Amino acid sequence: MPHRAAATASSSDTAGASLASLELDSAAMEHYVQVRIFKIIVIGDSNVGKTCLTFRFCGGTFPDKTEATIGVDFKEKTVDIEGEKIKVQVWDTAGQERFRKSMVEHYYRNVHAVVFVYDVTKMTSFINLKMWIQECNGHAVSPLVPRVLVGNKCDLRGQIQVPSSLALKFADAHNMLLFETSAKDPKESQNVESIFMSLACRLKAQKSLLYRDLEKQPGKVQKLEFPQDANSKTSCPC
Ligand SMILES: Nc1nc2c(ncn2[C@@H]2O[C@H](COP(=O)(O)OP(=O)(O)OP(=O)(O)O)[C@@H](O)[C@H]2O)c(=O)[nH]1
Ligand SMILES: [Mg+2]
Repeated sequence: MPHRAAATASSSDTAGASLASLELDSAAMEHYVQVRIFKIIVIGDSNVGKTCLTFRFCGGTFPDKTEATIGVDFKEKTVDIEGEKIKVQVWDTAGQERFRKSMVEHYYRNVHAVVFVYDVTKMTSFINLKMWIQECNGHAVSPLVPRVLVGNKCDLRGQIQVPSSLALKFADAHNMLLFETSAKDPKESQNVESIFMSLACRLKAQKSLLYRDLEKQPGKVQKLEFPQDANSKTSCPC
């Protein structure tokens, strides 16, 4: 602890100076201990609840009022996975074409995971998922980048248009996990948490494997990028 070292540095000037430098070094090390950042993008039609889901995960609440996202909103949450602190950086994207077109390249650059969202009370938002997946594939996002499907607004029970069976079939066909949930219903908050945590767990596991692969080929460390070049498929350890 740097503060404790500084408090005992009174016996001589030299000792004081070296302890002060130790304190500085420790502080610098503490500052530079790397926290891994996982970039997760949230994609889907306008009004499906991307901003509300992001809010629920990062802030723990449902926003009273939202406006259409322009470009992108960033939110971060630091999570603990098996003792490692990981920063989950959520990119809440705009669903409206006019608010997103200049940003699309940025959304997909170095993305680690993708959350596709539809509104369970709006069939068109489910049908449009094909288009969102095409856009994602069109930006050279590796098939190894984990993707999940989220049906939001499940609290609106009487208005459901997209049956779970249909969504499940679609999710299976695209190799995605399906979460049906509600950003609004506080009882669902654990489920919203699971969406992002399941991705973070998978990413952590993937990266651990990558490190192991790299140890076997030390010369290639600099050239590989995560996760586009990862060559091992893994499952969530949680
Ligand atoms: N009933 C209900 N309403 C929700 C839920 N999630 C979001 N909404 C409402 O749906 C509307 C749109 O939510 P947003 O989160 O702003 O939608 P968005 O997908 O971010 O829209 P864009 O930013 O335009 O792409 C708002 O009126 C929210 O209050 C939910 O789980 N249940
Ligand atoms: Mg939004």
